[in-house]
Amino acid sequence: MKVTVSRKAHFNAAHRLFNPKWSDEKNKTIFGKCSNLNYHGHNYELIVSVRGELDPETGFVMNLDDLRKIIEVEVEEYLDHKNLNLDVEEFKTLNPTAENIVIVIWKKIKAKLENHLDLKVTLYETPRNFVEFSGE
Ligand SMILES: Nc1nc2c(c(=O)[nH]1)N=C([C@H](O)[C@H](O)COP(=O)(O)OP(=O)(O)OP(=O)(O)O)CN2
Repeated sequence: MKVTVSRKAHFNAAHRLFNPKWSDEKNKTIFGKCSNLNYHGHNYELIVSVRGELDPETGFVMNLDDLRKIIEVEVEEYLDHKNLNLDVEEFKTLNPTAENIVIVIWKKIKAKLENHLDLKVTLYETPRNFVEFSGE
């Protein structure tokens, strides 16, 4: 039997959505106010869900305190209070859409989990806009 355990987290970050191959005008047409030249910020919320068999000795899928520490290093220390376009290596060449951000977060957390565990990350960019990634 598999069980899913989850932990919530959050970070604040600034970004600008744009495609460097396009003019500022075209970026404004496609990305609207999200393409503001001087950036804008979001209070990102995330739910990190790990699914797997229970360890018969602990009754845990994984220790949620270990998951807390992974999120602290891989997400909060890496992204909190950053300008995603300027400060975060991946987004120097990748548009920091919610879709691309959730994939970057998923890869960083997945690399720290035991191989047999499945991972899903849900990222809220606003209280009503959210994306999910499970590695498929
Ligand atoms: N597929 C995507 N579409 C959009 C993305 C994205 O990452 N992927 N991003 C944006 C904007 O960056 C941002 O999400 C929009 O923010 P905001 O204008 O504040 O959104 P709302 O007006 O809808 O605010 P609510 O509070 O959610 O009503 C746009 N599109």
